[in-house]
Amino acid sequence: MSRASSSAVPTSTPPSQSKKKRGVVGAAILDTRESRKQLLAARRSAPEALAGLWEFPGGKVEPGENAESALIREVKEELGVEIELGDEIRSDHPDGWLLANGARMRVFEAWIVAGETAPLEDHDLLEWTDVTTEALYRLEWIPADFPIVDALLARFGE
Ligand SMILES: Nc1nc2c([nH]c(=O)n2[C@H]2C[C@H](O)[C@@H](COP(=O)(O)OP(=O)(O)OP(=O)(O)O)O2)c(=O)[nH]1
Repeated sequence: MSRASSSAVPTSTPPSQSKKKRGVVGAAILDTRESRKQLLAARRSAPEALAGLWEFPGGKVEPGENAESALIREVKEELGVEIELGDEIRSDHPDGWLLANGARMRVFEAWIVAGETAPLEDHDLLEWTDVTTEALYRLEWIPADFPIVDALLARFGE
């Protein structure tokens, strides 16, 4: 009786699986380091599926960047301001909050240290919003952002 040959073991992961999703970073921009009563929400203008929804300004971490430098760069590009970062708003996963496409987003507290905000890229409206359930839930956030909004309310809300 011949022994069945063992089935072939794949030696490499298919490209679709080996390509690690780029991390996303978002800024919870608060009015000041001391008061933390207001949050700067940004309304997306693109892509079509996300246009009109509110989010934390930010974007994808580029190769060679760390999360913090990527976030400072993204906010400068999108809003035209320099920010300083505070604590991370942590999820229960080290790579951050789960987004709809399976990527994860790390979110940091931030404050503006120079410049005036303007919706330069990716947004058509910026709004300072009270950090209260009533005010934050009035905005239609990207669905994946609601747990982050809740974490902010638990941290800074009334
Ligand atoms: N910036 C940001 N992105 C979010 C949030 N919530 C959420 O699901 N996302 C998703 C939307 C996008 O699929 C992805 C971030 O992509 P992006 O389009 O902002 O990144 P980017 O500026 O680097 O753009 P690009 O390189 O793709 O052109 O994460 C959020 O609060 N802020």
